[in-house]
Amino acid sequence: MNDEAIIDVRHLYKSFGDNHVLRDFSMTLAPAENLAVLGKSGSGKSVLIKCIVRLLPLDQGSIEVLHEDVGALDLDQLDELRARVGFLFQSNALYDSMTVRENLEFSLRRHWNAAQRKRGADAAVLEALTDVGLAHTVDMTPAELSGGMRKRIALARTLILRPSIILYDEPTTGLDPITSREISQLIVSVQQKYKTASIIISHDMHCIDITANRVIMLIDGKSYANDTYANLRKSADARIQEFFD
Ligand SMILES: Nc1ncnc2c1ncn2[C@@H]1O[C@H](COP(=O)(O)OP(=O)(O)OP(=O)(O)O)[C@@H](O)[C@H]1O
Repeated sequence: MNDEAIIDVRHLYKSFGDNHVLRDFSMTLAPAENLAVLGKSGSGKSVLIKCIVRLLPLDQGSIEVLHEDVGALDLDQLDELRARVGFLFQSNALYDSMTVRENLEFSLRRHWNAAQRKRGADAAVLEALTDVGLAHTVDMTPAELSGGMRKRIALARTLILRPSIILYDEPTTGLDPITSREISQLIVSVQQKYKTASIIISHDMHCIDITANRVIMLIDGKSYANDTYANLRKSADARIQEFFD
């Protein structure tokens, strides 16, 4: 195992019946690194991040997250680990019937006890909203906000738990180019302020260019290429160039 890595995926296999999605996939994530995983639709990007937080069981191989063997944890240990790994869903998964404040407090309710919440919830909500530039929306509901704002609120709800790792599932899908760029820049600010490590799964090349320190190309269930965006862009390999065309 790689001692430095805070995520270490080794020889991962995952199939659904005859659909062999991940076939000997390996990758590592270093502390404070933004890693993009790029792949075509259906290549297995979401399956990979679900295996990382054990929302899906793996068939073969091993995954260590924050130096814990994910497959060996009991449910309480898994819950503790998941509190340290923020997950930004493509759908945002916000509750429209609750205000922005309540959405963020809901996140705290699962992981902070009553005394901690009494002492620190208001300040934590405000700081997380300030980080995403939306402190003024605290008493609004997500339904009143634009797509880009909802994405920021979802990120604030992840940030409030101060995760060591954030998994971003297609963070710019469905957003216009200007809003996509703002979200990409926000991902970089979060990395810089909190020194979080992130996996960003995407096929938005602009987002990857802005956010990623390194890119893994997931092709045929494997890590086909692993390099910086700039180097991949210069590659003569036709399967890599396809993504830039
Ligand atoms: N729970 C599941 N049961 C059966 N098949 C699944 C399940 N989850 C994913 N798959 C299959 O695994 C393959 C990879 O899906 P995945 O969602 O990881 O793709 P993706 O790379 O994230 O695609 P997209 O960019 O479109 O989101 C697809 O063929 C999908 O149908």
